This record gives sequence, structure tokens and C-alpha cells, in this order.
Amino acid sequence: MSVDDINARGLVLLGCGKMGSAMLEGWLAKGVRPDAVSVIDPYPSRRLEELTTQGLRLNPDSVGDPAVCVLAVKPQMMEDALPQIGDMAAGGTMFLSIAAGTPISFFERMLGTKAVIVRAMPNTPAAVGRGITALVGNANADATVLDLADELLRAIGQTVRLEDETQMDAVTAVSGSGPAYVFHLIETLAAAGEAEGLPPEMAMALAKATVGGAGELAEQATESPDELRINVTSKGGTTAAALQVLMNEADGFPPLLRRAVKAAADRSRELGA
Ligand SMILES: NC(=O)C1=CN([C@@H]2O[C@H](COP(=O)(O)OP(=O)(O)OC[C@H]3O[C@@H](n4cnc5c(N)ncnc54)[C@H](OP(=O)(O)O)[C@@H]3O)[C@@H](O)[C@H]2O)C=CC1
Ligand SMILES: O=C(O)[C@@H]1CCC=N1
Repeated sequence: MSVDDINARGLVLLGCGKMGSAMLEGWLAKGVRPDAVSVIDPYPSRRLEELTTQGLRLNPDSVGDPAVCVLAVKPQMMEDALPQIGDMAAGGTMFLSIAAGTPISFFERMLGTKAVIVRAMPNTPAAVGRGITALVGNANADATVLDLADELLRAIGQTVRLEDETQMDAVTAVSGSGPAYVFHLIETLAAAGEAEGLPPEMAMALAKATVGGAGELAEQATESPDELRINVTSKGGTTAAALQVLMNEADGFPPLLRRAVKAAADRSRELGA
């Protein structure tokens, strides 16, 4: 699905809160025209209202037969929200659900077995083109459809294809929710810097740049993250002292993150039950 296809046939967002807006910003930055976008959302943000001056349509009476309809309301709201897209499923629209937990079978029940459905799990760095989205399609989403979905999602970052929908719970727990863990790492690293005597603004600047820079290095370097970690760690030095705390198998990062990721994956499974 190229930006040209979207601009020709249109894109509808059912729900445009934090994640829908992050994706929309990424697509607009890649050349999707605001006048190709319709948003259905009862309380649109000020940003969406501003975009109406560039042609974005808010809660229009009819959305026609768009190329893509992104389903971006909370899982708990999905059943109530879906009737608003009318009989779009009768046309050639690709439905792209980003709802955590909600299985493809739910959408097939709601939209009919002929609907072309792609279930995806993006994350909020999509707003700056640095997201990662995992995707899997239903039986109607053939290789061409999945390639098109992949192309659309690559406009907001990287993509991975899942072999099996059941992998989506773990994906959600790692990369869907993951940015929140990293933001919390930034918050707590800055707070720890403050506790060691740094002014708050400086501590926050150091924490943000360290997490951002380390993430970029981990993606660009040929070395693996464990090699990059070893490169920072001088024998008998400061990093080794910190890693003795963080890498502790009893109460360091490994058991803590294992528990956190399991809690998220379990919640994703619960949402789908
Ligand atoms: N946030 C994230 O990082 C990620 C979220 N997701 C998924 O994205 C989806 C949206 O999450 P998120 O953006 O965080 O949630 P938000 O609550 O920020 O966004 C949902 C939007 O849908 C609106 N809405 C509520 N009811 C309806 C309705 N009946 N019709 C149309 N719109 C409606 C909400 O309006 P109002 O606020 O007024 O209720 C809100 O603007 C969820 O399914 C979530 O699982 C997936 C990956 C990452
Ligand atoms: O917290 C949530 O349920 C959603 C899904 C992944 C990120 N946010």
C-alpha cells in the first residue's frame, strides 16, 4: 500500500487517540495528504481539528470505500465502535486493527468472513518514524495484501511478520508496551542522577541522551548488545559496580523484566478471551 494508493482512495481511522495519532503523524510526514484522511472519534484532539483546515475530515457522514481502515479504539470499545464504519467490509478496504489482545476471529465475526483483515501491533515511536510493527493477516489477506500492509507500516518504522497470531501477545508485551518501560527507565535513571547530586534538568538530559544514543548504537553496531555492554565495562570500574546490582539473577533486571513482560502478555491474552 503506497502513499499514492492512500492519497487516491483514502484512509479512515476509527479512533485517533495516542496510538492512532502517532501513526497519523508518521504517515503525514511521509506524504499522506490530510485531505485523504477521515477520522471517526467522538472527542477529536486539537491537532486533528487543526488538520481539518488542510482537508482532513472529522466524523464525516460517509467514508466511502477507502484503501485502508485503521481500527484504533481501545479493545473494550471496539464492539460499540465498529458499527460506525457501516458496510465498508463489502468493498475492497483493508482493515488494519492495532487493538491489543483482540483476535482476528473477533473482527471476522463483526465484519464478516469476507473482510480482509490485518492485525498489527505498532508502538508510539511511529510518531517519529522509528516504530516497529508486527503484523499477521487473516485468510483473505493474501501475499499482495500483506506486502501492501507492510509497505504502509514501513512508512512509520520497521516491520516484522508473524508466523502465528498467538505470537502477538508476546510482541505486545515486548515492543507494543516496551516504549513505556524505556520511558520509565529514563525517568528513574534521571531520578537516580538527582539523588547523586545532579540538577534535575541536567539529570534528565543525560538520561534521555544516554537511552537514545545507546538504542541507536545497539541498532547500528555490528556488535551484539552484550558485546556493547562489555565495551562499556572496565574491569573493577564503575559500570561493573552498577551491573552487579542490575544483572543480579535474584532481584535485578532479568527477573524484574521477565515478570513485567509476562504480566503484559498475560493481560493481552485476557483481553482476547
Ligand atoms: N498507546 C499505545 O502505545 C498503543 C496502543 N495500541 C492499541 O491502540 C488502540 C488505541 O489505544 P490508544 O491510542 O492508546 O488509546 P486512546 O484512548 O488514546 O485512543 C482511542 C481513541 O478512540 C476514541 N474512541 C472511543 N470510543 C470511540 C468510538 N465509539 N468511536 C470512535 N472512537 C472512539 C477515544 O476517544 P475518548 O478518548 O474520548 O474516549 C480515543 O480518542 C488500543 O486498541 C490499543 O490496544 C497498540 C499499540 C500501542
Ligand atoms: O497498554 C496497552 O494496552 C496498549 C497496547 C500496547 C501499548 N499500549
